[in-house]
Amino acid sequence: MNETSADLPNANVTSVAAETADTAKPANAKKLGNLRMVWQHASAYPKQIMFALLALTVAALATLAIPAGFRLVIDRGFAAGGDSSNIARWFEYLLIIVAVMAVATAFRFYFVSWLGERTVADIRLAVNRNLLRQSPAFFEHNRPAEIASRMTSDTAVIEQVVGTTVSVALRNIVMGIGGVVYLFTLAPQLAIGLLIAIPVIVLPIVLIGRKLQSASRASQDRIADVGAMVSETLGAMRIVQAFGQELREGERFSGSVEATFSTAKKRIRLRAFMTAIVMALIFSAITLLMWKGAIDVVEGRLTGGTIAAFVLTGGLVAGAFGALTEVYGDLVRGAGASGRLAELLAAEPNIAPPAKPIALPVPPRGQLEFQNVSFRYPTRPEVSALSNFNLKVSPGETVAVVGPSGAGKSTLFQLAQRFYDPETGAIRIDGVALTSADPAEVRARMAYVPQETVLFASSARDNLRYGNWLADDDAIWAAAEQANAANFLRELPQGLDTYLGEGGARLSGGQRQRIAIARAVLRQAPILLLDEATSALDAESERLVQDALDMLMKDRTTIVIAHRLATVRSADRIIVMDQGQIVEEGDHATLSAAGGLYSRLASLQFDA
Ligand SMILES: Nc1ncnc2c1ncn2[C@@H]1O[C@H](COP(=O)(O)OP(=O)(O)OP(=O)(O)O)[C@@H](O)[C@H]1O
Repeated sequence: MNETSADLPNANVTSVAAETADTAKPANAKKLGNLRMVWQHASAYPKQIMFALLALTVAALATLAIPAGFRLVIDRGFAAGGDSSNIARWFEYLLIIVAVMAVATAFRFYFVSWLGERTVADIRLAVNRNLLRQSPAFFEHNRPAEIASRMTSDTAVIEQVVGTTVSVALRNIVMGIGGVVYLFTLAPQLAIGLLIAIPVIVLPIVLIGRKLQSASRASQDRIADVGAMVSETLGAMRIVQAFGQELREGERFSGSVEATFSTAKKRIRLRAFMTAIVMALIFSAITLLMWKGAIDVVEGRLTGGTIAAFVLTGGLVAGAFGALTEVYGDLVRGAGASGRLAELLAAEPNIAPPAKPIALPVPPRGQLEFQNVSFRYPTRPEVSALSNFNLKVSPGETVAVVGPSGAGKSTLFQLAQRFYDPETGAIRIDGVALTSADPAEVRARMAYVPQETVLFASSARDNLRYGNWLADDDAIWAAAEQANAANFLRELPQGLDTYLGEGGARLSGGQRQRIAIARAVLRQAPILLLDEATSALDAESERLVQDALDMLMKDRTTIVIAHRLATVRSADRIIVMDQGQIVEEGDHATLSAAGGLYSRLASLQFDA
């Protein structure tokens, strides 16, 4: 009955919450409307839907024809007596039905599963396309880990709905109705008896089945607790032993294991009980029917073949009704999953190009201006990240930004790249307000070198040309040369094709920074946003990085969040920020002598 739920442990676990949330609301029926999104994607494949429906109907009818075949085999084959060629004819007939059923079932399985997988693939693609348009603020409200789980477990639930539930429903409706009609043609009185018996059998099974399902979930949750505890304790083994907490950890673990066992005991008790009930009900019903049927046969009202066909069909019909009772729950679960994905699909980015973007001047000058900018992060409205901030950076100028943690330095970069819009004031690039320009064009004018280089699990080449995907190998090598990265890149086992590992794990800190610099070189942007790394490098690596940065900053407008003495010394101007405002401004010598915030910060940060 429950064809795929056993194959989808993860989907089941995550959908528990979803289901309880769904069932908490009375509007389940309305919620089924959420499946519209799934239908919109599935209906793009009418040919496959047609084939699936055709195969499904043929398979269901062929399944029903098998009892009819048995009836003929018994009544005309065996009972007609003697002639073996006569028997063969009816068995051949039965084999043909079996073949049709097998082929049609295979086709049904193929097309229905194909539809399920294709629909889910399309939904994943559409969701991902929409996610890539969203600004960072979106991901502060919707945690990436949660989105990832929606992309996997919710889509798995939908895959089950399209690939299984709908097909189970249609197949069993066809079989149920066809079967009941056939039962009445075989033996109307027995058929009425069976129709009364089916709910009596199915109802307790459904009720106990529900209890069993929630017991299984509880069991799974306990198992997850055990897993979480093991990984927590083993991951912190040094702390556990250093504080002498082995005994207590052992007790805590045994408590969790025992809780798992007693939950499992409840489940298996229920299961044992259910097995007894199910067997007793089913076999008593069959026995009673056979009893009544046997009397009918003896008294000449029915043939032996009819009884055989009746019992077989009765089994199919009962199975069909049983399967249908699960369909609704699966649909509600699917609707919940679909609703959550539909939210991701419908999200509109809050940073979008204006209807008629103003083109940035060509050739670029590289001027950047913050005018009266005030800004608070949407998730932290109580803190002013920038307040009435004014800064004009001229083409080619290098401005070093220093300030205590939380002063708003990184926020400058976030706003310059238009990941957020300021509440008041304006930011202009070459005189054009960012809100009037196309964000893609704005970002193309900037190269950003973050404090922690983000490398992708991909080749060295792909990681480098992230700065400019069209760059050829010559350009990549030239950029690597300029970023002091060429030497170590040449020594990689497969050169630019070398896989850099998950997050670039195979490179040292200094090498990663130089890759980030090479990327910025390839970008050929007039404005450089540089967040200097704070992590200490050895002297040789430090010098290579510094030389590469000096080259990069030449001829570019640069705003650098400075952590190195060399950087502040060579900057044209230093601005000192505190609480979202500029509190001091000048060059290193003047600011050091002034004895303000800068001189305090400098003596802490730089003189070491
Ligand atoms: N994504 C965010 N969501 C909410 N608040 C944020 C976010 N990023 C920064 N803030 C807050 O905005 C203020 C300015 O932060 P910002 O990161 O610009 O400071 P910073 O000077 O770069 O600090 P650091 O040197 O520690 O990186 C801080 O109060 C910070 O807590």
